[in-house]
Amino acid sequence: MEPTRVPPVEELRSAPKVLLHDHLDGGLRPATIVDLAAEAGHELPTNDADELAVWFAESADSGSLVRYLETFEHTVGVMQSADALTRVARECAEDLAADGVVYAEIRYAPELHVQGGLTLTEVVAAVQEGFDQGIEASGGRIVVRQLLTAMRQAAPSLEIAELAIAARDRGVAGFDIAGPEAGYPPTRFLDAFDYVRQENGHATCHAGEAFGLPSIWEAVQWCGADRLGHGVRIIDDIHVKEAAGDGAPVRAELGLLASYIRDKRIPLEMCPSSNVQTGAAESIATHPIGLLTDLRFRVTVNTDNRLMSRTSMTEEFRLLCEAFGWGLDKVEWLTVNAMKSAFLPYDERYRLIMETIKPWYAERR
Ligand SMILES: O=c1[nH]cnc2c1ncn2[C@H]1C[C@H](O)[C@@H](CO)O1
Ligand SMILES: [Zn+2]
Repeated sequence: MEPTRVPPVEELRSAPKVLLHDHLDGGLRPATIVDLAAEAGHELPTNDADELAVWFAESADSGSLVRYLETFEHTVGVMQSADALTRVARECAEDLAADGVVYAEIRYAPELHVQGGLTLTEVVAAVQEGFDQGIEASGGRIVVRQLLTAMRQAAPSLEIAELAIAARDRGVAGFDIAGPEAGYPPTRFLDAFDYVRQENGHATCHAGEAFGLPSIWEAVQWCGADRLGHGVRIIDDIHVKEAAGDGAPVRAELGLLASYIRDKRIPLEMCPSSNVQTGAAESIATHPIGLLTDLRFRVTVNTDNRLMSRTSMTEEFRLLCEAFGWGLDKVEWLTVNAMKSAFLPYDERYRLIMETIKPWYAERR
């Protein structure tokens, strides 16, 4: 068998990619933070954009989700006006389009952006204005939707779920919970997940990142989450019997929860670089995404926080292709997986797969 060709980075950049898990407040341009902080009178660790980029990456490289989350003080702190939110959202859409992303769901917690007097509804509108501008500036090469996140350690999760449903015609595709996972199990937010589902809405849930199987089980079996944010710890329910080798597939025994998730094709929003920073995985080369892909779970590749991880979709795929010897065929599989898992109506997902994604990869085969 010929060895797989690891795609050059420029090819990975031009490849159509789909991003389901990316935080608006985790993807600001460092220079924009410096500008916005000066306008808002927010004190930063440094006012030099290059030094600030290093500060975020090094501080987030903590081995702990809780300490990783502390760095958001300096992004959320400068996103408290409509103009700031619009600018950040516009640049987000532009940066993703330039990276070859054709569809993105961008999440953030509206409740964190009301310190300057905006209402929750005004926050959502300001972000949407920025996405609309960014999409236009990118010549319509990208489709973007919002996901509204409720913070686990705060109270108003039902209010955020109601906001997500109320704004479904104004660019919002779904609901999520984020923040520290240990001590805040998904069932604390059951009323919010129930509400979203009863309104025929969509929800994802950060689970299986800093806490293990019970969190994933609650997210899926109690809260009915359509997708899992990270979900890496599902690995705890999988026992490898024989590693893959010489063309033979991996042999593994799946527990009941892992089987359920694979059988039901529940998408895993995997974020390799972020997991290495928070200690959820030891390295890219040993990241469970390799095994889960071999076992054909519905795996997707994501950035989580481009600023804190100094990454992009191109970079995540470059790291994975190098670590696992993956070629464009795997990039296509993971991209189609993601597009199938999007919170977009079926006909729109189908069109993006058939008209934008598949033709590009077919041309290079
Ligand atoms: O990976 C994560 N796990 C849990 N919470 C996270 C992660 N990345 C970002 N957040 C938090 C910090 C942000 O302020 C919030 C909303 O985007 O979500
Ligand atoms: Zn996340």
